[in-house]
Amino acid sequence: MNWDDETDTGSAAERLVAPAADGEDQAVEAALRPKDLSEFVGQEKVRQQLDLVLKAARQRGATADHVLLSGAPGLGKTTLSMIIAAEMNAPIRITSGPAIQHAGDLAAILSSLQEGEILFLDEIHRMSRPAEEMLYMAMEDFRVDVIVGKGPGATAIPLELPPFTLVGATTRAGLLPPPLRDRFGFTAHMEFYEPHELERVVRRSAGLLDVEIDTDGAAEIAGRSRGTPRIANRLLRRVRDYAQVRADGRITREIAAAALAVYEVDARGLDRLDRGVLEALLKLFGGGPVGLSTLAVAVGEERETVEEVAEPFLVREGLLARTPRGRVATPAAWTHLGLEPPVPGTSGNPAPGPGSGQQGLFGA
Ligand SMILES: Nc1ncnc2c1ncn2[C@@H]1O[C@H](COP(=O)(O)OP(=O)(O)OP(=O)(O)O)[C@@H](O)[C@H]1O
Ligand SMILES: [Mg+2]
Repeated sequence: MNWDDETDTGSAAERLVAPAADGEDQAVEAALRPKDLSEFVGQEKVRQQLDLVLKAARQRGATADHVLLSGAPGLGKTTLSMIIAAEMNAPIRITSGPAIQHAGDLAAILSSLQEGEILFLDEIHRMSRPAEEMLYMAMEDFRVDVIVGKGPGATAIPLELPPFTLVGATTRAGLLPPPLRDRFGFTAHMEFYEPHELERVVRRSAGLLDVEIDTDGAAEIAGRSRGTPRIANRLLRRVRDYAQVRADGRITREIAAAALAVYEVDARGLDRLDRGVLEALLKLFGGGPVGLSTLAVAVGEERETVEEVAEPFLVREGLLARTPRGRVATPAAWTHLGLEPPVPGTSGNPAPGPGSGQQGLFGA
């Protein structure tokens, strides 16, 4: 699934429910990051598996196997990489795929690693090809060939590396070439979080931010956080503002709901854009099917914004389906917007009717 693009589209960049980190997130996230595995909320499977991998390595006095962390933005990949370093009591070096454009960049980093160091390579799917190939050998044999000179006179000088642990992170595991994927000893697939898990994230963060919050208040924020801890923490900060300015600073369910109403994040985590798309689909097109282009024009957004920013979450929530005939609302969409679904065979959900020959209707 293409999670990256959910963040790349112009007008949607400043959404409160965007999964990618904004400037404020980056400033506060370090303070909210769990420091060890026991503080890391949820992801039970991944936590158990990782715990075993790391404990076993520690018992053997060896460096841990290479770890690949895959999952949507804001689910805790960077956080886990730091936890791995902390659990291994090892230093961590942080870089990213886009920062390594030449194999030489990678060689410089690799050759300066200490024994046992954790190399965190974020957005590993965006590394250049030559660097990737150098990485294969480094991961497998702890060796790189440094090419000296150019053309026919060029020679490869082998360079031994100290054993290290590569922790790669990607939002797009499917884009990794199989030889690279195969060189990781352990792959952690991060899932979206359950509401009760996000509730714990919110309560924990509130504690760190010194904000008073009750269980219902935390649940209210959790339910609107789209399965993503980063969004939960961001909504918490906006609710805190509201509680401070409009109330006595304490967060209850009522305060959380009122605050997020101001920011137009509804009970299920849909924002103005998401609701706009759903509303157009239901009210103008009787629930569909309608083509993407037509829907985008009706909402007044770019096609890409509807397709890449709004739809992935609506599909994930089971509110909208992409079919070969166009976009279709599910019964849950009608319920969510408080509308009556049309009874099949009556008006409101016409079988191909007037205008069905338009290209947009089939341009799914
Ligand atoms: N399991 C968790 N428990 C508590 N807090 C978490 C958890 N996972 C993530 N967070 C919080 O969510 C925020 C975002 O997490 P993180 O930066 O690790 O996400 P990411 O997967 O690296 O995102 P990206 O793909 O954008 O780099 C962090 O500030 C962290 O505090
Ligand atoms: Mg990250």
